Amino acid sequence: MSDDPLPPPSPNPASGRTTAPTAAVIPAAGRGVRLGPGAPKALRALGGTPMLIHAVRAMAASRAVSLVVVVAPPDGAPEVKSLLDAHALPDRTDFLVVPGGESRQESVKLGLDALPPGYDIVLVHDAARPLVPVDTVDAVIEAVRDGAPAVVPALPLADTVKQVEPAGAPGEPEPVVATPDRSLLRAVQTPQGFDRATLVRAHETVKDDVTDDASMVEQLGLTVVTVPGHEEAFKVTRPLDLVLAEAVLARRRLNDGF
Ligand SMILES: Nc1ccn([C@@H]2O[C@H](COP(=O)(O)OP(=O)(O)OP(=O)(O)O)[C@@H](O)[C@H]2O)c(=O)n1
Ligand SMILES: C[C@](O)(CO)[C@H](O)COP(=O)(O)O
Repeated sequence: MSDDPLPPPSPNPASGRTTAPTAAVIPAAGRGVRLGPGAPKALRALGGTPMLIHAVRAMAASRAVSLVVVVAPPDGAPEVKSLLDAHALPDRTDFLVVPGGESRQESVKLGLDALPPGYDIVLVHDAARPLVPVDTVDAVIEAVRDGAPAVVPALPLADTVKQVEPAGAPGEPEPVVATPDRSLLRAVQTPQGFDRATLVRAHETVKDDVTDDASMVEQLGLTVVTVPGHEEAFKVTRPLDLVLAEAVLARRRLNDGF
């Protein structure tokens, strides 16, 4: 990885590139408090390789993605640069590393600010979703290319959901106030895909703390559309998720014969 500024992308349809160069921003600056004590979550091992490297490879697996911007833990950019240098990544993809912020939203904004001109489609992908299949990534990009300003991969819910009155104190029972119609609800994943100008405007306009980028676009009054998500795009949040991720990876390695 060089520290030289990147030139704008040169679209080359003959090489499989699209006419709308696409970049992926990977927020990886979280601590991973819910996963428990240890290194920042994105740097923890999954199948012997940092989770972040899996997420970077998942983005770079799409032939449409020509730049990946990794948003590192605030004081971890040198370590992340070394990790990218130490792991095999596709030559056709460029990489940038920038330090992140206090919240996911701030980290994504810092990644967006670092994007060179010329990338018209931007994916935002959690480092904490290391196993998203390339078909899901490509489906998101395709929907943005087809004209949607914002696209999210989404899955139906397996559980019934209750709206509650928050407990007054930890451990107190929470009265249920409603049971939303589950058939109208979706659990959304990443990568979320955007027309770049829309995402930049959303981050400049919306100041509320939100948990995903698409909801900022919703606040602009624009329509966000879904594409089918994938069970293996789950987020590694709690310790059991890491057990599942190891199992999915082991099954993939068995199926791939290595
Ligand atoms: N200040 C932050 C907080 C989160 N993230 C990133 O946003 C993604 C989704 O966040 P989450 O799974 O909640 O990660 P953490 O914030 O690390 O988890 P926790 O809330 O358990 O601490 C992760 O890839 C995480 O690294 C980030 O870049 N900057
Ligand atoms: C962006 C996201 O992964 C979509 O499901 C999710 O909102 C991130 O939430 P977190 O609380 O920051 O993990």
